[in-house]
Amino acid sequence: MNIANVIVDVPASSINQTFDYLIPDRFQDILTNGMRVIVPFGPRKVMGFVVGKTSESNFSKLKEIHDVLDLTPVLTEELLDLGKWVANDTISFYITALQAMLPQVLKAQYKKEIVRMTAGDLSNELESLFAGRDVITFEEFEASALTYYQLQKAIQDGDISIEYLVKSKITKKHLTMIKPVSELHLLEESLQDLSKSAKKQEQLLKYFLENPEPVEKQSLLKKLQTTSSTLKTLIDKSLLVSDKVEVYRNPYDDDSISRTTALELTEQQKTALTPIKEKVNSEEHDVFLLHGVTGSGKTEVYLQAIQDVIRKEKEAIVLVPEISLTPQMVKRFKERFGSKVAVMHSALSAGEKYDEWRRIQRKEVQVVVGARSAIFAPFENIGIIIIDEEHETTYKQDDQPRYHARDIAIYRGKTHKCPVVLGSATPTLESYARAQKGVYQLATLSKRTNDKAMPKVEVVDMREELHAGNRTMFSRSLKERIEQCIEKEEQIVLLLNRRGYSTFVMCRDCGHVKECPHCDIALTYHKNSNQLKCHYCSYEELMPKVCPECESDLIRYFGTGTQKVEEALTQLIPQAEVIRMDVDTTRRKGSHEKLLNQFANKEADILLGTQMIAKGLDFDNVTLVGVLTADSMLHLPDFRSSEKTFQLLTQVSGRAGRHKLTGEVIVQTYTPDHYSIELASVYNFEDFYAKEMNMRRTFQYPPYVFLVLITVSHPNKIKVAQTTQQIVQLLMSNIQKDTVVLGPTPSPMPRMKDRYRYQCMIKYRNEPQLRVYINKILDQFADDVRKNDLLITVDMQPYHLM
Ligand SMILES: Nc1ncnc2c1ncn2[C@@H]1O[C@H](COP(=O)(O)OP(=O)(O)OP(=O)(O)O)[C@@H](O)[C@H]1O
Ligand SMILES: [Zn+2]
Ligand SMILES: [Zn+2]
Repeated sequence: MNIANVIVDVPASSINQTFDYLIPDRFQDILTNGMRVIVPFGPRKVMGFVVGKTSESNFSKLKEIHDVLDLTPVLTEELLDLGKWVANDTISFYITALQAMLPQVLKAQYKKEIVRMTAGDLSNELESLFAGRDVITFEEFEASALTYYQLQKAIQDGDISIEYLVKSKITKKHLTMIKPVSELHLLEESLQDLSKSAKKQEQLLKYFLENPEPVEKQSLLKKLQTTSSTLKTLIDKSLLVSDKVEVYRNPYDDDSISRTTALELTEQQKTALTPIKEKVNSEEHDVFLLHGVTGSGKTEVYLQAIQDVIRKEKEAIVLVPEISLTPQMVKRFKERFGSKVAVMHSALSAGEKYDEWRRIQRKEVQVVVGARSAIFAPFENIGIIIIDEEHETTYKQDDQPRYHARDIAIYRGKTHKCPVVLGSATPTLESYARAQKGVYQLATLSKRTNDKAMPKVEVVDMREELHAGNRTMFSRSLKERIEQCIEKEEQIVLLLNRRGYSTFVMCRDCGHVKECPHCDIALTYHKNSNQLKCHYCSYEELMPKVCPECESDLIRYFGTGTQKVEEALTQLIPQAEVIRMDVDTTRRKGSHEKLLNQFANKEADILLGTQMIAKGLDFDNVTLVGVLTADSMLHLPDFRSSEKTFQLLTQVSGRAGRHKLTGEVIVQTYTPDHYSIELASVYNFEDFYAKEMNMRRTFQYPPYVFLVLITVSHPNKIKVAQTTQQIVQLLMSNIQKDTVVLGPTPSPMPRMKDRYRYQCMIKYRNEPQLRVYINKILDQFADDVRKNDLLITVDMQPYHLM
């Protein structure tokens, strides 16, 4: 087995082909599947992953592996297999799928150093290589006569350690710990031996007689006001021991977190938890959809299911959407499971992410709470996978590999024979339909744990406000309620429901929105051409001068920023203290958490923000939730716009009255009778589901069909249009009768960074060979892609239809 199959980091090369390399003798003993290697590729040296070993190759004159980057594999066999599946399922490069599973640090530029961990105990060869130093470069080792095997052994014995320096930033931290020799009476005896002049040494030894625990060197020196050389004398006399230990940057201060224990469950929680626990204990795979209204105690169900998993010495993955949910969720998991919890999300620094990942890899934790990519946590004995707020679109990755974390969860759940729990107050239609069919097990929590009714929702018709002469963006009712709240020192959450790039056109008099006659999708306004276009089927018409329904000339396109709202708000209600939370105010690391803490500490009356404030937050003093423009999401050029509106309204309403105080919600809208607004205001998920499923059936959208979005981009508009047309034709000649190809049509974002963008969409029910056709088509354009700057992206089951 002296040949390695390597997947190289050259995504442009033929899709999932491995390359064969000779394994030099010095790597024979250590090279394992899942390790990263450096290999020659053409004139360059590139990184790659070893995915197999063989003794024969179809190629002669193989090149040798140049270097091995890991001493233990960074990817398990399971993850290597999973990567293959992801690549195939999402039509991505295998290498890209593998890299998606690793923290950034392991993909970046690196430099290695060897660090000495103990004072004695090195082999003679190593001793002479270090020559009295603490750190040597990896190149020095390679130039020496030492073998990799010797190196690895020394690492395993804890004598040395390898540090990866990333762009000259150290990713690991070592602390020197000082501890007494094990027999303390020896210390006592040696106190008498010390010469009178050795006062400082005596002080040190006395300290350890009282505090025998290891202590970090610098803090010890500081505490005792003594010097390194005094310490060294005692170490040289073998009375004290100095050890280097690797410490992790801990983004959360575990010591300051108070611990909680399991709560007495409500009857509904018990009923939901029991079958999940059964699967955990019988080690069987199943998927549960936990449909629980906001504040119904879903998190407590997760926590207690995980308790069982930990008891069985297995591991748990908990996914939470980026990032707003993270601080409060993480806190609840840390409070329950303490240092057994690792956290992975985008607000951590690269070094912190790497540290958390290492804790998982070394099995030092049993629970990971993280965003989408945490689904690839290198656990090997998973007992449960939980996806909280399963309806969130952040679980779908927008770049290659365009995977959905739910699909990965279910795939890994099958491999590990463990249950997968999808939780939400507003499940996706896809998941709920599967639960209806019995593919998933449905568990329902219909009541809040405090037994309080859901907050009452008042829907305000903004057309009437306009007719009554109120031209501001705050209805009279909302203004009044905000003022009352501030008076009572209660708090308010205000949601400006604004999303995205496109604008829809609406009549401010009658609320009429122009939709595509063929697609049931709001038309998008294009300023340059003064046209309205459908981004599904390319229907277009001129922007009307008056409303086609009521002939009012107040027909306008929509879109307002949070900053503008904040200004208007403080003008209208000058006494209001406002915290604004949007992409601008939360860009800096930790700012998100800081703003939420300020609000929790009642430093402001109003939390004003975009979508990011709608979910998961749990503040006891919030009694009023206001939604400024419930419509803006309703008219996105997206077949999910009604679903998203329903979800958002339900989620944000759930922020009010979660504890002792009773809550209230005011929803402002120009279309008060739209079913998603009407049904969200009475918390009627079942009717919404039925109604929306009907629409989906009529217009043939998921879950009735599957979608594929193919987007083509290039600086030349004609080339883009032609290529997309060719793709459509190629698809048409291959597909089944009931499969539909829509387009070519300009993308909702028709031009981006000087590139024109066209798209086509496939709607299919059963198309077993579809991936094969698509790959063939991609192959046909491969030359054009490589040489002529053409870009073709394929998104299977797309979420963002841009
Ligand atoms: N069995 C219980 N007894 C008492 N309190 C509980 C119980 N279960 C949960 N709670 C409390 O009820 C509140 C709401 O629970 P939790 O946040 O878990 O609900 P949720 O369903 O996850 O809500 P959301 O979907 O709105 O985030 C929390 O403060 C939680 O501590
Ligand atoms: Zn009108
Ligand atoms: Zn259309």
